[in-house]
Amino acid sequence: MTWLITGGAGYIGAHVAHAMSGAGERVVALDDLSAGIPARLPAHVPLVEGSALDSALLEGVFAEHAVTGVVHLAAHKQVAGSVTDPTLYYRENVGGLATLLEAVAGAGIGRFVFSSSAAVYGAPDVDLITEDTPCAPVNPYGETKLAGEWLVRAAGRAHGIATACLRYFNVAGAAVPGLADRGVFNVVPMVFDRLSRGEAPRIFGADYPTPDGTCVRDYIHVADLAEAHLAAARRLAAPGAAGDLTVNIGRGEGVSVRELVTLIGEVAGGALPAVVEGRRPGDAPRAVASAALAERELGWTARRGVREMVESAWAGWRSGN
Ligand SMILES: O=c1ccn([C@@H]2O[C@H](COP(=O)(O)OP(=O)(O)O[C@H]3O[C@H](CO)[C@@H](O)[C@H](O)[C@H]3O)[C@@H](O)[C@H]2O)c(=O)[nH]1
Repeated sequence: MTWLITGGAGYIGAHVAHAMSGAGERVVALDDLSAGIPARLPAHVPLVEGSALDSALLEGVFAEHAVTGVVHLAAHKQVAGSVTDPTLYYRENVGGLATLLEAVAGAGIGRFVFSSSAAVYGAPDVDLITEDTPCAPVNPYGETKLAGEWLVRAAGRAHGIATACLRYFNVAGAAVPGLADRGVFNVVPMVFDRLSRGEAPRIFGADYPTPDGTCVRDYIHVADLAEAHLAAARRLAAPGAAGDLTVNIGRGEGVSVRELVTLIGEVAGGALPAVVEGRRPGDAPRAVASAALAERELGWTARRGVREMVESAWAGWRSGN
């Protein structure tokens, strides 16, 4: 197998490239470098600079590198951005995916791993979210991931492509500081950012129906997430693999915002007490995965805990700021 990783120079994509190539898989990265950083990639992994929406480029890359499988991560991923610019999200996350799948089918590539999200579920009122929990996204970002899954499965059936859709929960941490997330869009870097400027971390709402009143999430270390991609790729590459697989990628353990902020304070040292602000529109009170299907189907389970995520993210933050 040779795997093309779209978005391969991004935060998650580069971790996937390291995990897969480190395990002996042949990988090629494609990235338009809008957010990707070439230095994140292992030296021996070729980087093609360009868009996953460019059919001519894709055809050339598939032929030149004899690509036999695709791991598709290139996408827009900001919930707020999807609300203000939904047509961009639909055009690139769904329309771009259609272009990519056409090229994949045209080249006779038979394996496809799709980066999906817990955002497909919206805000279900359940203790653990299983893959059978109804999907009801509450923002255009989640809609594009759900439509993307439909498209991936339909194209897989039509063209005989074995597919896996991985529904990531809340991703954090870094395998090594140089691979850290450089964006300030999620709670861990947002709290680091406040602390670095001498400001108190903010908690968006402490009146939710949860044990301490703050939102509960399922945080997953990006290195564990990368290993889940390797497991999915290997499962699809196994002889006789067919059909589609849709799995949650989480730890199955809820952590509240208050618990997380307290832990960040311990790790970062000298943290100011958090200030409670109003609820952020669209936040679900609780989103925790059932991790059972991933263990059963992929033989994969997360190994790293929340403290390791925060410590590694903090090391990454300090190396880049
Ligand atoms: O300064 C902050 C930042 C965030 N939060 C809260 O922290 C929790 C987590 O927020 P965030 O890191 O923004 O993640 P989510 O809103 O849960 O969404 C993330 O996780 C989803 C999957 O679960 C993905 O689909 C999204 O793309 C990704 O942004 C939420 O309750 C926020 O209200 C705070 O209280 N203070």
